[in-house]
Amino acid sequence: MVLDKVNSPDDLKGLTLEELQALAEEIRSEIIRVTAQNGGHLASSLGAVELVLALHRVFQSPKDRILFDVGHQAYAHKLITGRKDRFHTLRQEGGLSGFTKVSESEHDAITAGHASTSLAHALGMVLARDLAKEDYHVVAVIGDGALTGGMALAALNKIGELGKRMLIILNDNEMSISENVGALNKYFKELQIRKWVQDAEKLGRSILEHISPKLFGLVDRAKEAAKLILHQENPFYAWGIRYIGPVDGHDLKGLIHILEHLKELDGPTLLHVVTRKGKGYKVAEADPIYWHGPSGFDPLRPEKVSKGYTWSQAFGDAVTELAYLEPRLFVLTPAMREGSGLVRYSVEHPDRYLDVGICEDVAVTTAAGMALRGLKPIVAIYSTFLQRAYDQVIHDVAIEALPVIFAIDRAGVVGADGATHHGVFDIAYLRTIPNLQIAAPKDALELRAMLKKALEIGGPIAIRYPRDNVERAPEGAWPEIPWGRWEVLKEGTEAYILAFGKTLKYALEAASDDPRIGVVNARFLKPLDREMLRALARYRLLTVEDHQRMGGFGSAVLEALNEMGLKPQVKVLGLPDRFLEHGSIPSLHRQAGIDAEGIRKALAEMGVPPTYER
Ligand SMILES: CC(=O)c1sc(CCOP(=O)(O)OP(=O)(O)O)c(C)[n+]1Cc1cnc(C)nc1N
Ligand SMILES: [Mg+2]
Repeated sequence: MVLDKVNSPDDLKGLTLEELQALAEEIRSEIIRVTAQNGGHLASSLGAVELVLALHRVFQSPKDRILFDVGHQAYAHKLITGRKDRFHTLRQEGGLSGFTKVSESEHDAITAGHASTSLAHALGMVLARDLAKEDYHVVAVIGDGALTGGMALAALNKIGELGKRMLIILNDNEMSISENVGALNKYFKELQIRKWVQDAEKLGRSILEHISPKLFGLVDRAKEAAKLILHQENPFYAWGIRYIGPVDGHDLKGLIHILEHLKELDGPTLLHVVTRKGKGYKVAEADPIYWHGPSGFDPLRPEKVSKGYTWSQAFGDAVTELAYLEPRLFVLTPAMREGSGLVRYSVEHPDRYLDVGICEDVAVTTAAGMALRGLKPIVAIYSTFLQRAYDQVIHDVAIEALPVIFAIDRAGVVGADGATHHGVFDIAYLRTIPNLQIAAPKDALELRAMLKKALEIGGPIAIRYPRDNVERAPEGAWPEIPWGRWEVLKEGTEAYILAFGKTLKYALEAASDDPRIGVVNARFLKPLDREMLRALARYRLLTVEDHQRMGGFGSAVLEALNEMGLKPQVKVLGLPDRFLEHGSIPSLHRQAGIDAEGIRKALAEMGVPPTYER
């Protein structure tokens, strides 16, 4: 196997083109094999294999810095940068991260996971390089989806103005997770179609065979002039960035050729590379949406597996039905249609659905604009990605207490995607915002009740629910919910566990049939149910949450008790003050001590040991 000979990117330099092509196929097989076992970002990584090999052939990592935006398409990069022997541990506890990670390898230029960060990172690196008068290349690989993010577009603006030497590779497969959106995306399609651009490209490249880099600049300038004359308003030119492309992102020879020349050029250059998401694996090419992130499959007979009915689907079903009852309802997603359970909704209510692209800030403020003009927008968004729109929640929604609902999915630990994706800060970052209410339903029925009530009462409301399966609620069921009131699920004589969302299951398991332990569904996190809290203050209280301990629900309970002048014994269980890595959700919960075992242990420490220890 050629891969046996590759232990670092330097080993690519000595390979023939045929060996590189064989290596690409070996890498594809390895990516399929391991993703089939562990799950992961299959289609994105398959589509980037030739690009990764060409980059590492032409540039000298780690001296040259190669950045991967989102970092989910970098499995080939991991395999050829000394991690092939650990690749089978991908996304597993203690194993390789599913994204690039600075602490994992000197070849990983950035720690990624959230989109659109690579260009600002690259800008910072070239400024540092030039200030230190060092000499190395900075190359940022960014997908067409990630380029819809405001951070990326704003960084382009600055990059073009400063004119520092860097190479941007636009990896255009016309896909985000769903089909990509936006005017730039339409324009890229046009560019790809405009045959004459490719013919000109072929002509340009055939000349490249013989000319020196200097002349390449001439050809490049001639092309630029031609485009300007033909009024080819290429936005990158407006941004002051040299645009080259589109070129075939699976043509190893062509890629190596053009990268060899581009690395000689000064100033910022963007190479537009066209790739096929899922390349080399028929099912993934045919359906890059499902095979963007499969959770595991039989590599020989790849079939879609159902993950069971999820909270995301429960949300999608509820809003799809609600939209028939409330004509002002409008749902927005920042490029997460499938992940947020909105496929059905987008089909049944296309005129009241909007995918803004990977720009959570735009999603929130667009919703604010809608609310100001009489609509009732719901922003469907992962907890971790809502972090990108914190100011927009405060500045554009909460100050005027606009009727925007935040349906916060993946609230809590999410598992194999790890630290960049756990949704474990939202209670802390939201509960300090005046006018904003926060709720957490215990099941799909309560989710429906909360959504319907939230639409009726208006005002900014966040409803958070975990990455998990949930029992389906009956269609058309809209139970009443006493807004702001907690629910006693089990009476106790000595202690009460205050829990919500996922930890409610653990609390009920820990309390089991012990008459001393009560359990409360603390489903309203802001405002808290102070009346019930006051009534429970004569018991020992244990709060438990799938969220950072600091600043979360437990902190809110302590603050409320303090304000009410009540001093019961209180213990707060939550996630520790460190980033939880990737791993299985139950294992991460066990490590954090918020599962049933951890609750029993905490109760014992509070003087209420399990009965068998009496
Ligand atoms: C992994 C993950 O969370 C991905 S991968 C992805 C699509 C990226 O499309 P791109 O065209 O850049 O790459 P491609 O897959 O090669 O086509 C999204 C939206 N997400 C979720 C997401 C949402 N929002 C933000 C800020 N970051 C991320 N990572
Ligand atoms: Mg893409």
